[in-house]
Amino acid sequence: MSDDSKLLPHRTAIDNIDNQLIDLMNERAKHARAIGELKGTGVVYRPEREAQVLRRIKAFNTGPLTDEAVARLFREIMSECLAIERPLTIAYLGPEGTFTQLAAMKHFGHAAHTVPCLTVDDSLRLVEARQADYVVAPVENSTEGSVGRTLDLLVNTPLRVCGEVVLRVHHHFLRTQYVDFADLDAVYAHAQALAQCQHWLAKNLPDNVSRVAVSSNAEAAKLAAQNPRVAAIASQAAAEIYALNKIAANIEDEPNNTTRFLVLGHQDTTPSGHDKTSLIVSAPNRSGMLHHIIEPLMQTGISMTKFESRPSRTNLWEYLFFIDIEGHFAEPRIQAALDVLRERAMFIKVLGAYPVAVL
Ligand SMILES: C=C(O[C@@H]1C=C(C(=O)O)C=C[C@H]1O)C(=O)O
Repeated sequence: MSDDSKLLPHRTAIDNIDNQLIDLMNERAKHARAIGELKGTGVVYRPEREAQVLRRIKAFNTGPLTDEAVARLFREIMSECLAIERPLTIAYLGPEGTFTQLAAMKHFGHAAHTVPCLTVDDSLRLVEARQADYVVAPVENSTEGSVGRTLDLLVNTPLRVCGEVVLRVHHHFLRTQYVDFADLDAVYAHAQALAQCQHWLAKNLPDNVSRVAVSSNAEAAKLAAQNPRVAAIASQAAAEIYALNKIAANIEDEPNNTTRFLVLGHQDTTPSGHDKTSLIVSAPNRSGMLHHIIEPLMQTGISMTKFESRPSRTNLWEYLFFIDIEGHFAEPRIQAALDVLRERAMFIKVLGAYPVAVL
């Protein structure tokens, strides 16, 4: 028996299974369409249900495919099921190839339409003006901390947070030519990426090469593609889109460099069973104030997953606390804690509750 003829029975089995998979996926799509019709003009995308589907599938999986692999596959199946009704439009900080676009596709799947915007401000505005359905915005990085501009925008936006995306971020050193530092004038990147790679840059970059912060890493890649004397720090996706050579790979200082993004839209999300609530609390910068604010959360045993303070841009010596807690604001224990907090704080804004990232 030749090697190829030994493969034949397996290939025949795979062809049969693929046919069944197509029939079953279409059967699934018909149910999703029926649900879409029942929703009528209401919101079709339901983040809590999608998170439950992905969690159930991971728990059901017995391998050999990994739980992450089946979740990724079902992420795409759900994305296509939703798109036969109407593909979602997602605003993001462009141009094409930014980590924000990768985060948008990780969260919504590839059937969603992603719309590049010049700034994070513009991406929120597009959804506020109902010209896009959702926006994905970077909020914090494991190496560099919070993205200040996004936090500032959260204070005033009427949009509701309805999801989070966690993305491992690998940076690459890219150029048009396949030489490292000869004839190099500058390296362009987003300020966060320059900071996330500062040790690598200090060790490898000649002193005469300037570091220039631009609006995004993909913008840096776009500029480097037009100028052989410029290098960029950007993603694999940007390297491919702008046809740049990878001079050095994975140059981030922290091997676990991860960015967290928020998803915002016009809807509130119902509890999924494993949720977070994000809020902003404002208080004067007085001694004991921090304890006063945190106490109602601690007393009810609510865990905080983020606590970040930022000076208020409007009132001197007033601080804004950006707090993420475990649980959904609809739960009675969280409502009780928020009621106490409302009495103590000058201002409190619940940004939304959403499923903890599954992918
Ligand atoms: C089918 C539904 O609509 C959408 C599609 C889903 C799916 O394909 O499983 C899940 C949630 C919604 O985003 C639903 O709400 O159940």
